[in-house]
Amino acid sequence: MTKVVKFGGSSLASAEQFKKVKDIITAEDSRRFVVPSAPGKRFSADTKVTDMLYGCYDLAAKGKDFTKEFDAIKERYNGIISELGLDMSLENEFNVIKACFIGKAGRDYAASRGEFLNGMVLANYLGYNFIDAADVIFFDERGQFDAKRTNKVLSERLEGLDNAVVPGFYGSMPNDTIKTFSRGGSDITGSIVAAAVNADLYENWTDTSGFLTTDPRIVKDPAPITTITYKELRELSYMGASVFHEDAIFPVRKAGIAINIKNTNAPEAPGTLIVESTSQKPAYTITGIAGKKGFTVINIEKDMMNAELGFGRRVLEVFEKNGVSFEHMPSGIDTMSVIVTQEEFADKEQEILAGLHRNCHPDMIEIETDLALIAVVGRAMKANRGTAGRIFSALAHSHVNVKMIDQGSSELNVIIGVSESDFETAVKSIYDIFVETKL
Ligand SMILES: Nc1ncnc2c1ncn2[C@@H]1O[C@H](COP(=O)(O)OP(=O)(O)O)[C@@H](O)[C@H]1O
Ligand SMILES: N[C@@H](CC(=O)OP(=O)(O)O)C(=O)O
Repeated sequence: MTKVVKFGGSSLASAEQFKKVKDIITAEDSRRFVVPSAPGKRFSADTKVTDMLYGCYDLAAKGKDFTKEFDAIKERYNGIISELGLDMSLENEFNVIKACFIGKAGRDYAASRGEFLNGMVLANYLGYNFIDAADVIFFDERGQFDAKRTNKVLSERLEGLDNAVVPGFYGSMPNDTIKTFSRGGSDITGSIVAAAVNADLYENWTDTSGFLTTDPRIVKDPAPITTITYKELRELSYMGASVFHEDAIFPVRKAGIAINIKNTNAPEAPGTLIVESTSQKPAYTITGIAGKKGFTVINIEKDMMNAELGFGRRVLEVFEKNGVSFEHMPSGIDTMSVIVTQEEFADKEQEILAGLHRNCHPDMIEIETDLALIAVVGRAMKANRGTAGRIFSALAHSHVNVKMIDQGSSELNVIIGVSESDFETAVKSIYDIFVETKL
């Protein structure tokens, strides 16, 4: 039996957390391959080491002094090393990193050092082999993850080893520079390692007892989800359930490896099992609710739009040419709405509007900002009549105005757009009707 165990930043934020991690790993011989994140927050107002590194890099890139900020990072690691009583020093690594910051080795290099250093500390503490992710995780020239090369090199490298610590979040480019995945990307590394060693299970250890029905920062103590399918999880994590990176299911899914999300602070709790399919009925009509703020809707109106061949294509072409991807595109007969992230759209707003006028000659274009999207996800929704009705009556009772609705044809999810100011109320009221009231 082989398990790959990934520990998030919250699980490795302090020496106290390291001790819990060691207890978990040594409790089972199967926990042979370990993927750590950088030290995360020890308390809610704390700063993650990854963010401290970004801060240092920004100062270094402007040619400003970053000694104080860098010393604070050194202190995080030195504190953990001394409290654990380890016989090791990271002084050499700190000097190399500092020199590379001044030499401007790149923002991704800077961010990746959090996992690199934490991996060294954890390997020393566990007595495990340390493998630098730069030697085994690869990206191609376009910066896309190179699954084929990675899988070959990584599986060969790990094959003869009893154990190893492989830091999460980064790998290397063909020119040997460091590249990271997007934020939260250690989950992806864990999944890649699990696929490479053909693990029996990928355990992802965090600070909640599994994947919860909704964000615990919005609803207090939401019910945990016992079993969830890859598809449901992807919808929820893409839509903001940050506990598991939305791209991390792909490597394990291909290899048919289940994922178990577990709590480092409550290891006895069963957590959430993520599987391809299950006959297990979810506890409620819905499996989960997730959501994100920061969207913009571009409403386009044109008489007889429905009869104009290629209109939709011409609209989307404008977004594509400006490098802005669209999230959703609900449409009426003579209207079409394109929903994009505010962040991406803001930089290209004028170019896109001009492009739409030129390419599509609309009667009217209207822009609405500060929209939040909420995804209500569940494999049981298809078989239950009136799910949408219940969602909308819950929202109406809470005086939330629904601005947009989009239901995928698979009936696995309903996406609802509301004003950002209504976001938390909307999530709470949907949670209440399905989970508290069990309607
Ligand atoms: N549906 C959800 N279930 C569990 N946690 C969630 C959910 N949605 C958002 N979260 C947040 O995700 C956090 C865990 O993710 P993260 O901070 O990245 O953990 P880690 O440091 O272990 O990688 C939780 O503490 C919680 O605040
Ligand atoms: N440390 C990186 C990568 C990561 O996955 O972290 P965590 O497991 O703490 O979410 C980040 O903060 O984005």
